[in-house]
Amino acid sequence: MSSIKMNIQHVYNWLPEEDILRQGPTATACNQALYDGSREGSDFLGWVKLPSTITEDQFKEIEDAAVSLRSACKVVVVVGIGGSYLGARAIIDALNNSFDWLQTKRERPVIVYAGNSLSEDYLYELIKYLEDKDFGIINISKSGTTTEPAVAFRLLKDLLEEKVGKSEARNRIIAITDAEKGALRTLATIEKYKTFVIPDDIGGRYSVLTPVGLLPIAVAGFDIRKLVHGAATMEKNTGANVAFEYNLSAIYAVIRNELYKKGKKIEILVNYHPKLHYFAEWWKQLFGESEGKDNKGIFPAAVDFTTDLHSMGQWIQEGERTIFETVISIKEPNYKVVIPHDNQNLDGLNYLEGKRVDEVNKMAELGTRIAHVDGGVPNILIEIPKLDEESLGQLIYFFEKACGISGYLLGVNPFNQPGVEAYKRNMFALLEKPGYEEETRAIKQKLSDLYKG
Ligand SMILES: O=P(O)(O)OC[C@H]1O[C@H](O)[C@H](O)[C@@H](O)[C@@H]1O
Repeated sequence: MSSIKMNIQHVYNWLPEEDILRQGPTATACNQALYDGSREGSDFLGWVKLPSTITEDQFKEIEDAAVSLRSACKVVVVVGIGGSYLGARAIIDALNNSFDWLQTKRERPVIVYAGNSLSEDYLYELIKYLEDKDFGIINISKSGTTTEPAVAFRLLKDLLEEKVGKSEARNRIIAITDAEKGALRTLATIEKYKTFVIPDDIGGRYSVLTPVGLLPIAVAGFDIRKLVHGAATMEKNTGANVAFEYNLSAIYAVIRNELYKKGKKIEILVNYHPKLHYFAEWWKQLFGESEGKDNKGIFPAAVDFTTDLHSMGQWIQEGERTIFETVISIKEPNYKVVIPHDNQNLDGLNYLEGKRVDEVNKMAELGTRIAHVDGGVPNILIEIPKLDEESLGQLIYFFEKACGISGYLLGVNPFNQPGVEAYKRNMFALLEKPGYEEETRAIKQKLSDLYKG
């Protein structure tokens, strides 16, 4: 099986190789801390050895649940937000047909998502769409108390029970949550839903290889064993015992931290296949929540090329020089499309006749890389052999491990997200949630001071 590759030659103008190598021992110590739990966040290291420790029974239980949901449903709604949805969506979108929801002869349900916003129109339109569909729900929340998925689930549960009755609804709802805590656990126990547990020691953004990601991915019809196998390969290749020069995650972690120290405050994750859009969304949460704290951290951004070359390309080429790019390149597309001859050649494209579209895409990729490097943007290239389960599994673990090491190199706890609570507190205070009386009084005072006069 081929492995992902990383080309870092286009960072050397900013960061000489010896500067990278000098950080090797520090990065290896950070990696070691992920195994011995000697640094902050040691309660959340369950993801480190997860790929190599998933058992046959665990695979089987997920696959069986997927088969039964698939057989009962034409549509499955994945309810969740942040780490409880982005991993599944990243992999399903990357592997699915780009027009999946338009396919009529289907063997697999359409997957749709809910609980990832508070948009009333979205929920209205979803409910209308589902009214005449055989649908089921995978409800995912680690804490079991997050507002967005809870609101969506309440509505969808009502709809499903109204359509098929309480007893059949029970067969079509699966809950993935904490083993004991939270409102979703209580609800699942009372309603007797099939459940899967999110381990205590795995945070949401590191949970894609638990049932959180694996169940929706299996329901969508993809091979979770290959996905986990890819991740396990990367687990082995990035172990604390692997020398720094060969440890891609450690090298990537060092490069981004050293570039950050040199004023490169924004990292742009680039893809040349729009199917990877949600992979970038997953990556943004992984790095954004892990590193953005203590007034520090690279801002993780993402673009889809060549699409965004026609919108953001100008900024990247000539805007403030505080950015670097990490490109995910797919070596071999899954299908072949050749550019045809045209007798009139009015579009002037006959010079491309007989070439695959991917050859044009690859030249756009190479041309852009050279232009951006010339324009002062360091470039890291990550190449995956194909867009398949194995490669995506490698990529997931590559970034997870890099993120853990990178957070420790930066000197933050990469496994908490205390800042996310600030908006929730204000929202609860404004909504006058019981228990928030003091906060309600304070925020009302603040608002009246702000808008006085
Ligand atoms: O799975 P849940 O507990 O519902 O959390 C879902 C998401 O929301 C939170 O506010 C956190 O910022 C995320 O890290 C988390 O992934």
